[in-house]
Amino acid sequence: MLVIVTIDGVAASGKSSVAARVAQQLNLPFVSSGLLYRAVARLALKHDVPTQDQEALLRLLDSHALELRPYAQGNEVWCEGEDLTHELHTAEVDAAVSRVAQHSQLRAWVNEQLRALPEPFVVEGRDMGTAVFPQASVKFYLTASARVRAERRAGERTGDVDAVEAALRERDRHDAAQSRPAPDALLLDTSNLSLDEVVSCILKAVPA
Ligand SMILES: Nc1ncnc2c1ncn2[C@@H]1O[C@H](COP(=O)(O)OP(=O)(O)OP(=O)(O)O)[C@@H](O)[C@H]1O
Ligand SMILES: Nc1ccn([C@@H]2O[C@H](COP(=O)(O)O)[C@@H](O)[C@H]2O)c(=O)n1
Repeated sequence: MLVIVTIDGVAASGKSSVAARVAQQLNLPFVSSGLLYRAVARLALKHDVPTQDQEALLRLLDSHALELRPYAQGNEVWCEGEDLTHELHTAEVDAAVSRVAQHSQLRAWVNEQLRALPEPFVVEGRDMGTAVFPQASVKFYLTASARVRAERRAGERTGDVDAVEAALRERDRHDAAQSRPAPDALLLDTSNLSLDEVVSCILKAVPA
C-alpha cells in the first residue's frame, strides 16, 4: 500500500508540476514543501526581518502562524486568515528563500509541519526522500540542464533566459547541501522529456 511518494529535485526541474499530476493519477493529495520555505521568506521580506537572523525568523513564526493546506489541484499557504500563495513565486522570494532554508531550526519547523500531515500523499522538495521521509514507499529525483530549466521558468515568468539561468545556478549552489538524491531514489533527467513523459515514467515505477 502506497503511503508516501517523494519527488525531489533541483530548482525548476518540474517537481511541482510533476507531483501534482502524479498525485492526481494516484488519487492522492500532493504536498509542496518549498511553499513553506517560500512563505517564511515572504514574511521576512514583508516584515523587514533579515533572512540571516534565525532567531528573528523563529520569533516571526511565533507571531505569524503559517498553515500549509495541501489540495489535489495545488497547495495554499495561509497566514492568519490571509492566503499568501499568490505572493510566493516571485524573483524576490526566489532570491531570499535559500538563505532562510539554510537555518537548521527553520528546517526542523518545516519538517515538523510536513510530518504532521495525514498520510498518504505525494510530497515534493529537496530532501523529502532523505531527511524528512526516508521511509517513503517510492522516491524520485528530477534533474534537467540549467539551460532547459531556465527556458521553462522564463516561459512561465517574464524574464531574460540568461538571467533566469544565472539565478537558478545560484539557487542550486545555495541549496546543494539539502539537495542530494536518496540512494534508493529513481533519478530522472527531464531535459529531453515532456511533462507527460516524466509523469508516465514515474507512474510506471510506482508499485501497484
Ligand atoms: N518535462 C517538462 N517539459 C516541459 N516543461 C516542463 C517540464 N517539467 C516542468 N515543466 C515546466 O517548467 C516550469 C517549472 O516547473 P515547476 O514549477 O513544476 O518546477 P519546480 O521544480 O517545482 O520549480 P521550483 O523548484 O522553482 O518550485 C513550469 O512551467 C512547468 O510547466
Ligand atoms: N525540501 C525543501 C524544499 C525547498 N527548500 C528551499 O526552498 C526553496 C524553494 O523551494 P521550491 O521547491 O519552491 O523551489 C528552495 O530553493 C530551497 O532553498 C529546501 O531547502 N528544502
